[in-house]
Amino acid sequence: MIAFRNVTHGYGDGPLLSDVSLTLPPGSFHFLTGPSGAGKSTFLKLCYRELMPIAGTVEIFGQDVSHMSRDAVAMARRKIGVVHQDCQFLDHLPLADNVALPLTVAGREANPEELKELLAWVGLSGHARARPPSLSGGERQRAALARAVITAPEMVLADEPTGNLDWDMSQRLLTLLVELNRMGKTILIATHDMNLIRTAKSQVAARVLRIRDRTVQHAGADL
Ligand SMILES: Nc1ncnc2c1ncn2[C@@H]1O[C@H](COP(=O)(O)OP(=O)(O)OP(=O)(O)O)[C@@H](O)[C@H]1O
Repeated sequence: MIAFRNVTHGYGDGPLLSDVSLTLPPGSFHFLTGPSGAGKSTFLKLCYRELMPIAGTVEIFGQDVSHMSRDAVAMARRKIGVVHQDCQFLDHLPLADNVALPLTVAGREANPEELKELLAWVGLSGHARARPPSLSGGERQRAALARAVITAPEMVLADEPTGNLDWDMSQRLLTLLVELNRMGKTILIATHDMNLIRTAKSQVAARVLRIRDRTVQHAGADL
């Protein structure tokens, strides 16, 4: 589904990630960990072609990102739902409209029943008309997850989705991501939270990628 071959990326001061080769197969569940500033967000951005490799090849759904037409990029992005670190919303719009936004911008209309079901799935049925500023951190993260999956993507990338959440809320969010994986979606979560990783490993066959020495490797059992 996503394949990195000898990928290098950096922002000017030498490479941040160097010679990264790995694959994320369809239906897999991966965590990406590493110290702050190691390049976790950068790796995620390479996965959804927000960034392009300086050297090497990134393939998304079998296509080399360096040779994709604008239409092909749009199509590939529709198959990838992203939960961003800062989960921004349009504050003047009700939550339900915010969640439906990826469909709206694609010129499609949300099916009201499906939208209702999606909000219920993330536990936000009672907040459909609420404005984003009135939501708690955990509610915002769950809304961001609902927004990321409204287009029925094949893959979900989440950047520190539990960063500011308490343990109960982190587990709740993890449960939703595990459910998505059981439905067949490929999941990649960047996180510092080792407890979250340990908890996930008891629920799902999660693998851990670690950024170390500018490259991304599979971590062993020494978490
Ligand atoms: N657009 C950019 N221009 C220049 N430098 C950047 C840019 N984006 C990221 N960086 C730098 O690249 C490094 C890696 O950033 P990145 O956000 O990928 O790390 P991270 O592992 O996700 O960090 P954190 O865990 O703190 O979120 C940091 O030093 C950051 O300042």
